[in-house]
Amino acid sequence: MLQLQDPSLLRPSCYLDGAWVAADDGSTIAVTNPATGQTIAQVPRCGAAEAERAIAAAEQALAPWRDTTAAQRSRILRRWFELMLAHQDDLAAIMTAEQGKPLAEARGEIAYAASYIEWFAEEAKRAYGEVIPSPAQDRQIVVTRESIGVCAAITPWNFPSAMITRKVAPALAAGCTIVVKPAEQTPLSALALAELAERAGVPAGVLNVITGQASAIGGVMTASPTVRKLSFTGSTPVGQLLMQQCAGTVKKLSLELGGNAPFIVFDDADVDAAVAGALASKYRNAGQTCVCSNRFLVQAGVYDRFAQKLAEAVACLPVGNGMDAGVAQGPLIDQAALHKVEALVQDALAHGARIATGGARHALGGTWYQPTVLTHVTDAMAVMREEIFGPVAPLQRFESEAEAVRLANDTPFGLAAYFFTQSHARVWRVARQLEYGIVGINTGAISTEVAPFGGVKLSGLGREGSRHGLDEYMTLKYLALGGL
Ligand SMILES: NC(=O)c1ccc[n+]([C@@H]2O[C@H](COP(=O)([O-])OP(=O)(O)OC[C@H]3O[C@@H](n4cnc5c(N)ncnc54)[C@H](O)[C@@H]3O)[C@@H](O)[C@H]2O)c1
Ligand SMILES: O=C[C@H](O)CS(=O)(=O)O
Repeated sequence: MLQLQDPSLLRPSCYLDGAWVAADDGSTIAVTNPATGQTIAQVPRCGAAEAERAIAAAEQALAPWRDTTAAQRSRILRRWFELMLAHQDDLAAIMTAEQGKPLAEARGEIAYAASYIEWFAEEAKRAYGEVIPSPAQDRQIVVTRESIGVCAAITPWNFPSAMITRKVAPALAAGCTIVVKPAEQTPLSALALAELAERAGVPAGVLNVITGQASAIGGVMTASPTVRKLSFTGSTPVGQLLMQQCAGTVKKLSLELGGNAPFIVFDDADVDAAVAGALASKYRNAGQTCVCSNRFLVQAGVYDRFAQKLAEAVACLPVGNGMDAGVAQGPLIDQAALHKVEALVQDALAHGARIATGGARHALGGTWYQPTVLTHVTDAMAVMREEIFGPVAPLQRFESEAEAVRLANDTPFGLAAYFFTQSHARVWRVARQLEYGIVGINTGAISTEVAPFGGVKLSGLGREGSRHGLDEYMTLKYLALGGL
């Protein structure tokens, strides 16, 4: 059983219109611990009817919330932020139990998730408009930024808290109301956030969290004319489906989708820094993040040295139950994820790749996979074309900078890319050519609330975080004041 300092944070109910409710038919979905297979809780298996009511509640709550002052919304968001930090240990324990990531990473995600609330508590007060010099003496031109209205959010299992607050915080800061559907694998983190939002003073109906039948709930969200904005984080195929479903009501969309991040190491790189960057960008969350390095392009002059140093470091990563102290890598989310990673490694080996370390299921069994480094990889292998979403680093050798840029851009995705070099000229030359929304240069750590997070091409639309993140939940109104 999950041991919490505040057991009331474990909410096995949906949060609709300020009430904690079950599904209409009483049905539930089991939430299981990926490390043990044990059921942690049962959450409501809601469907279309409950989704309709959640949207109606958000619509009812919109005008009073939109009409609060930015300062009032800011104060409530600030309280929510403070409550998250006050309950960081419990929120992290809930996350590790339902998602599997090591407790230290979970604590880090709670702080990261809370930072979005803190950031937008401040940004709420800076939703400035404009007065534009008029072309006519009898006219004033004013532009205001206004809440877009009722929003919907659908989020993934890999960052069960940060992907929620990265949407809810700007929405509430902008004066919107929102209905959130978390991933079926990790709903408890979202429900705990709703509990704390209620304690912070977020009024009934402003934030609603509904768990259950994804396609039924998503179908209502995307078809509803009341919902003016959909923010989705998840796989590209689902993002494309939701985009199609939103066309009938022309919703504003934010899509944070899949990735295939290149990690380029040039001959003039600091190899130790590149190895540290590789560990940070590849093995976080057992490789289950959208911005994980997915394919390593290493210049011929440093290939062997980088491969050896990386393999030595990866072989030392402690693997185990995320609840245990010192564990750096937990289990994958489920058996399907394990089978996908295993198949990609076996395909690479069948086409000539070699194992520098790892390369098989872990002795712990379950859904653990050994932290892995593959060498002699070519871009003909599936592991270089598909999002691995596991702790596997495939290394491909290249000769020239032009070849590296061509290989790096040879993907329909465009979320994150990384490269290591000590040449300032090469920094600007390569950064300009990479077709990605985010480029890490001499670092593997890119996640922060102050910067615009998002991709191009099949990695999505829009940006989350930064001062740009508020615009995703606002619309511009142009006032032409004549007869002056
Ligand atoms: N770009 C980013 O910021 C980012 C962040 C995290 C994850 N991701 C991507 O998400 C993927 C892994 O996450 P996942 O497995 O949860 O993705 P997923 O697309 O399977 O699920 C994401 C969410 O969509 C819901 N969903 C699935 N089918 C749906 C439907 N037909 N209608 C409505 N909702 C539906 C799921 O219940 C879940 O809540 C990876 O591709 C990863 O790259 C991207
Ligand atoms: O999985 C992708 C998330 O966006 C992770 S993070 O924001 O880069 O931490």
